[in-house]
Amino acid sequence: MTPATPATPLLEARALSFHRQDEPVFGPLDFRLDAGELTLIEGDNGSGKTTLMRILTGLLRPEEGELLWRGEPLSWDRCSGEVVFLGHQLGLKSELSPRENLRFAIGLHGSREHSQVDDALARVGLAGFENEPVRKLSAGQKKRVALARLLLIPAALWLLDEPYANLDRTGIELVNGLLEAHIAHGGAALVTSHGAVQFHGGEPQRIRLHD
Ligand SMILES: Nc1ncnc2c1ncn2[C@@H]1O[C@H](COP(=O)(O)OP(=O)(O)OP(=O)(O)O)[C@@H](O)[C@H]1O
Repeated sequence: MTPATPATPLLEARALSFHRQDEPVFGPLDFRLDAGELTLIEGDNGSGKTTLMRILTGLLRPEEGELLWRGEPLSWDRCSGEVVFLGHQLGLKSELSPRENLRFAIGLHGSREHSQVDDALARVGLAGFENEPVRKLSAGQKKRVALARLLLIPAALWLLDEPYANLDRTGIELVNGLLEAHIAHGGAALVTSHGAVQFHGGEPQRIRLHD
């Protein structure tokens, strides 16, 4: 795999656009994301944030434009081991516990060196809930289980669709802390939000989608 250089962004979109029934959802969009950068995709309900995420994760095909991963056409095969996606569907098995769900995720995607499931659960505020079936957790607690995956799975790029949804104030700070640490260690993140995000780790790049 070609290593990213300062001249080669991790992810690049060129004139990317998407339509539904001939109506434009968004675009044309141009952006680039380098290692150590955060980009916020902002826009009202229905402006196309999730659609863009679905394109980036290979669930939808863009109709026009180009997406490049490390300078070459993006394909999920090429980048799947380097990307973690957190969407509206959290991808948790409700009959399993947080500990079991995270072990399952590690089995699929591998784990970072020195990362421990129970440490990750404690970090997201779920110490004491390790063995509870996920179906018994609140919406915010489920979201925290999904966020713990970010601490465990190695990835250069985090794609986070509305990571703040269902979280209380400490949960929002938790997401910002995870993002700040990821960026500080040379990771990159693309984050959607329909609200104003206060990020304390430096001014992020912002892409505004319009209705
Ligand atoms: N499965 C679908 N079939 C048809 N149209 C859809 C589908 N999913 C989304 N849309 C339409 O595409 C547009 C963009 O939706 P999208 O979910 O990407 O917006 P969003 O910015 O993520 O919204 P929100 O902030 O409410 O999550 C909307 O007009 C929506 O009605």
